[in-house]
Amino acid sequence: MSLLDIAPVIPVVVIDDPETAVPLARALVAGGLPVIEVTLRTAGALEAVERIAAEVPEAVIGAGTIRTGADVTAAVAAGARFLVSPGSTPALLDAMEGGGVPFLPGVATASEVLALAERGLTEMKFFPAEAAGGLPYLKSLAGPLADVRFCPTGGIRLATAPDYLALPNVGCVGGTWLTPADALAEGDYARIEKLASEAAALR
Ligand SMILES: O=C(O)C(=O)C[C@H](O)[C@H](O)COP(=O)(O)O
Repeated sequence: MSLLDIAPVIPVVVIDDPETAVPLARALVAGGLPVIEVTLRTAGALEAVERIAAEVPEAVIGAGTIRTGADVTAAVAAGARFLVSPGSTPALLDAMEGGGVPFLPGVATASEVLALAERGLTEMKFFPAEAAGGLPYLKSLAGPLADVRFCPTGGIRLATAPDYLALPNVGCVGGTWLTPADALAEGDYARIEKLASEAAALR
């Protein structure tokens, strides 16, 4: 099954303390969102991926903020089952293609979509979704590029997610709203599970 079809929302998670990774992942899975993207933006991110991969087998754990070939290697070694990048360059695409796991390369323009389609790729992250044109932009792409599907991410929240999910070229959306920093700091996993279950009910 495609990454885009497992759940309506991919939580994008910034983990500072790897100790929080496992309970956080369990809360998201319990709420109905098994596909989880841990951004490689923090020192503890790779350890967080490793722990979730080892201890929460029900989660489909992936790594985001993939920017280099070294990131690909490190993320896959840590146990990432998919990769997400904020944008795409030929070198990064080569590296992700060599990673051996599914990946969602970031795009924000029709030319970038075409460059990926030339490589046979038809599933991508649309980033930064709201800032790059949001719903009207994605609707416009659906005309000439109807065979490409997106996971829009960037500025999307619970209230705006349904309009994105209603588009024929959107498989799922990504966002950080499921894991607020204060809930993580307080260890309020019940709140995270509730946010996840609201999002899981969107489809
Ligand atoms: O680091 C990355 O490569 C990313 O994944 C960027 C995230 O997709 C956005 O930061 C989403 O954040 P929100 O707009 O708060 O939902």
